[in-house]
Amino acid sequence: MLLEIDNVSKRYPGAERPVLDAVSLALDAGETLALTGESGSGKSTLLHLAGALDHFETGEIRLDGLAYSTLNDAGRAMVRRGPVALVFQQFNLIPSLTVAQNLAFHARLGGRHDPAWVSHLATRLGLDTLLSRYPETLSGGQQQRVAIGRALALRPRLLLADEPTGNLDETTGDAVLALMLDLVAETGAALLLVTHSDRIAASLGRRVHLTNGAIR
Ligand SMILES: Nc1ncnc2c1ncn2[C@@H]1O[C@H](COP(=O)(O)OP(=O)(O)OP(=O)(O)O)[C@@H](O)[C@H]1O
Repeated sequence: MLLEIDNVSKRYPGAERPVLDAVSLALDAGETLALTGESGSGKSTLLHLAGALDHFETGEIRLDGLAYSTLNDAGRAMVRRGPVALVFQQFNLIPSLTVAQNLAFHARLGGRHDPAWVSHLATRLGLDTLLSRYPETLSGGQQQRVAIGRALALRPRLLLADEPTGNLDETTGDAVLALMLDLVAETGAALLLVTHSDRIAASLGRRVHLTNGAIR
């Protein structure tokens, strides 16, 4: 099993109820899973925990057997520069860097920049003619394609995507999602994707639904 979320609970400081209540979820290498649920049900929180971006109180999360509870801040940062990559609804590109520099940014930080692979990703994502442009000059769909390329530049084992097409119109969003699913299949990565859309959820291999912080 690639990702194992085992009985994880989390409560934000000062909150009355836990935001996640004994959640268990497992994802195999190469699997694609949609995480749905009402607004506030805890989807983003669970995705952030899977990306080692935040702490949980009880339970355990393992990625390829590596237990997150044993990691310090440096260890969690290593997870995010290696086996796990994230794509957000807000594209989060670095405004002062060109498309080419944004694509290579995380791979360079991780010390594993592979120019041939990044060039292949740029071509697959239709970014070849945009490489010297800056993010503010790109459309939303173009920006999200750069963000997907940047995430995949490190060949992650697990791609985490939080409403990745939430800021795009339906046609653009569908095209971006199709590209992301193609590239995930090509790289053999697993995908955990948060969405409000039943239609998008149906295009992934499996689906789980969160209700008030629990999978019921
Ligand atoms: N940093 C935080 N501190 C305190 N409470 C938080 C924090 N982040 C989220 N919450 C609360 O936790 C609950 C779940 O939030 P979360 O963002 O995980 O839900 P979600 O299912 O992703 O919602 P949406 O679909 O609206 O994005 C909400 O009640 C939210 O207010």
